[in-house]
Amino acid sequence: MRRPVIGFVCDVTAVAGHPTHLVVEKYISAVVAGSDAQAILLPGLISDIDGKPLPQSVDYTEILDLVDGIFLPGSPSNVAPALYGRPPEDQVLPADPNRDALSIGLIRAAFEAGVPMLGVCRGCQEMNVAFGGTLHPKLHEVGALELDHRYKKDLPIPEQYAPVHQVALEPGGQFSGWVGGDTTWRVNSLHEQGVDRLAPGLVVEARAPDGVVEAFRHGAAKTFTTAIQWHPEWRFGEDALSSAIFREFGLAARARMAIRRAS
Ligand SMILES: N[C@@H](CCC(=O)NCCCC(=O)O)C(=O)O
Repeated sequence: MRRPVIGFVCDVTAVAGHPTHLVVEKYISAVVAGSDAQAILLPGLISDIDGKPLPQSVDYTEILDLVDGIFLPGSPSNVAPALYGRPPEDQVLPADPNRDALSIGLIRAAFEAGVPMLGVCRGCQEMNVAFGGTLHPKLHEVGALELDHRYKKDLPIPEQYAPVHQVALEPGGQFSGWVGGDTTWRVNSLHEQGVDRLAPGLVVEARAPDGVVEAFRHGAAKTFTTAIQWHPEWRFGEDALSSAIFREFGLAARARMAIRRAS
């Protein structure tokens, strides 16, 4: 049986001095197994020899014609502040202009075309920015927030991705519905930036105890258009909400596949 094809937005980062397109494996394996899908990688914009993005026009339709869904993974890099109306000095390094140049336009085009989308961590932040929202460049410097959302770099990786705080799931929301009506969940947290102003049209699905938006969907989307600030891909099969997120994304992609193959 054919599986839907999910296009993964790549980071562009230096490996042994060369600009390299990459996606961390855990995202691919969660989508392949949890959404029952085939994965293809979508390069960010290509660079010149010094790693600067070359000016190019991107034909988003050409990309969207190849896929049944778009996945925007997490990354250590940060969205350029200019994309959400802040000065260049607010850039927290590392940056990834090649990824920004693909992802922001691709999110808007996928929304218009009704292509399912799932964003995680940086992908969540990109989706908020692409729809017109803003980010806190440094959440830990926002005075009123009681949580430190950053990860502890010195811990072994499994401990970095262990649940560390609760989120409140919106009563009556999709996430709550996927877990039998529960309205609290425990999640991991590995981010320095986060949603400041939520973009118009986005509907909150989960919030941290300090009020930070932890998950949303687009209320006017034709299909699954959802983003999560925590990392549901990490051992997704051990967590009912994470499993549901990948299952529902896969179902939406399968529905798109039926339309795409029929046309
Ligand atoms: N840089 C942003 C985004 C954080 C993020 O996506 N982290 C993922 C790290 C590695 C991974 O698990 O893929 C921020 O700090 O807010």
